[in-house]
Amino acid sequence: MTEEAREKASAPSRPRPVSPPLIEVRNLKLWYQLQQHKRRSVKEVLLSPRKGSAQVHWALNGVSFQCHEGEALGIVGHNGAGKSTLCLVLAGILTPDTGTVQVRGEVTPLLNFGAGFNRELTGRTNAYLYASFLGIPHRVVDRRLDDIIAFSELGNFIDQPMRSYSAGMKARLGFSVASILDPKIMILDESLAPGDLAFKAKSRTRMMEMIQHSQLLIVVSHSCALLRQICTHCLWLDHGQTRLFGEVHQVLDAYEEAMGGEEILDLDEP
Ligand SMILES: Nc1ncnc2c1ncn2[C@@H]1O[C@H](COP(=O)(O)OP(=O)(O)OP(=O)(O)O)[C@@H](O)[C@H]1O
Repeated sequence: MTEEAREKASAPSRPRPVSPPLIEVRNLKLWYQLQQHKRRSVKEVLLSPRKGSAQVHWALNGVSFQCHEGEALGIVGHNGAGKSTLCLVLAGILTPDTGTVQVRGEVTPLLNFGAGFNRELTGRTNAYLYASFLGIPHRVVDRRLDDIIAFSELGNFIDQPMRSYSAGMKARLGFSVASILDPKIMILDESLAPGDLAFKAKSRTRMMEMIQHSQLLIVVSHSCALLRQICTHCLWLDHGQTRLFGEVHQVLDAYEEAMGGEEILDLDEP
């Protein structure tokens, strides 16, 4: 995404583009089933012999928004507001219970670097495995493997089984594989710039390059400063519902005011 495109997309007075949105979400709802572990009385067991009753928790409860090419959408909200769940729906990993989600283009979710690594295999073999999980063809990894290894700074560890890796080393390999992607619609969690301070800075720079080249970025973050820097629009989720959606500065001004200028944790989760 070019600077010009971002400026164009964020100009509040301009009408939004007439081309169909790349992402269109209408009245999205999704619930999880929670197990109740409440001790039941003999009478309750006799009246209802099922082992445990399930309680429904609406993680998303009526979310609607649209994103067009050239935009970057930030998603904010308290812990448990539904941000990750929404990303999983947009990535096609979770299916909504009601509502519609239309995505025009391939989505690359960078949500959990290195998910699915096999501890017994070497870093090199895991690089291929993780690449195939991200949809990167084997031949592309063949061509870029030296870059991946160099970026990861793993050196000779690349041929050691992953059980000998620290969490930071695993995350570095995961990010290095993902960094060769050239995604059209990219969903990422900014907290996933992994590793020590030096590697974090390097991966943050690489993420910025990927953002520049993508057509649409969706980013979940607790950092309003970062979102103001890279996003054109923002969606504020509150207990699974859209609290506010619109131009990034308008939404974040309201969000920060409501938070009293601080990020909060919602300790009232089920
Ligand atoms: N697998 C699950 N089973 C049951 N409830 C879940 C499950 N995953 C998430 N939830 C619940 O759904 C709600 C939304 O969770 P989600 O992870 O999407 O929130 P979030 O905004 O991403 O939070 P955070 O900022 O802490 O990452 C929370 O109340 C959470 O407890």
